[in-house]
Amino acid sequence: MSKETTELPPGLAHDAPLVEAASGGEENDWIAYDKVKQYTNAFVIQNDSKILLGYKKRGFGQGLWNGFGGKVDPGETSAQAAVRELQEEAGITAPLQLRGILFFVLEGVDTAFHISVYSAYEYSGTITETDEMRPEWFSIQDSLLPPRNPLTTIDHDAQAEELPPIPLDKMWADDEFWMPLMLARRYFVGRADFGADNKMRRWWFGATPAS
Ligand SMILES: Nc1nc2c([nH]c(=O)n2[C@H]2C[C@H](O)[C@@H](COP(=O)(O)OP(=O)(O)OP(=O)(O)O)O2)c(=O)[nH]1
Repeated sequence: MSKETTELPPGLAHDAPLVEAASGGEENDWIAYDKVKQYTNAFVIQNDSKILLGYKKRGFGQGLWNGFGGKVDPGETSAQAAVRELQEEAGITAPLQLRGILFFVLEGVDTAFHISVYSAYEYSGTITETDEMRPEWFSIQDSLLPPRNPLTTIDHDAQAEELPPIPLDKMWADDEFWMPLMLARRYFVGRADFGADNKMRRWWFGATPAS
């Protein structure tokens, strides 16, 4: 029986019980923070078989693969920021929907990151490399997808199978915990605290029950 909880780590809120999906790290307290900055992160997924990621060429998270996103500007909603950042960083427009919230605290940094995660299953425009991101498609490995009903016919995307799998070892360490929840289209929330060595110190991820 999965564990349902309404008690979430500080910084997270949700109005219904969530099922714990992953938790771990040291038992000590969550790291304290003073301020919270709003960010977005957006993913384009096709046929449940491939996902568009961008290689971060500069700045925070340089050298890692990620969705497309950045800071929410003053006067902007996070949904508007997500659409703008996807356009600025990948050159495309997509009907993004909110899929989850991530909260990160870094040891020695007094501003916490609140990230609204969006995804879309279609897009328009031409995927374009920018100064900040190099976009590429990756195939979604079965291990990240919910178990399939063997009686359902799968619309295999032969082209996606030729792509490299999602490079979790070259992404933020927390991504492996919530990526399967996003791919299963479950609403998720999660928090991860990172030490000064950039390793995850404590984490908790939860989601709406699997349907
Ligand atoms: N997947 C993932 N993304 C993360 C983590 N931590 C973290 O900040 N991000 C995302 C949120 C943002 O999409 C991105 C950081 O934004 P950015 O580096 O582009 O922001 P920026 O300050 O340059 O802002 P901007 O100029 O693009 O507006 O990284 C994490 O642990 N996992």
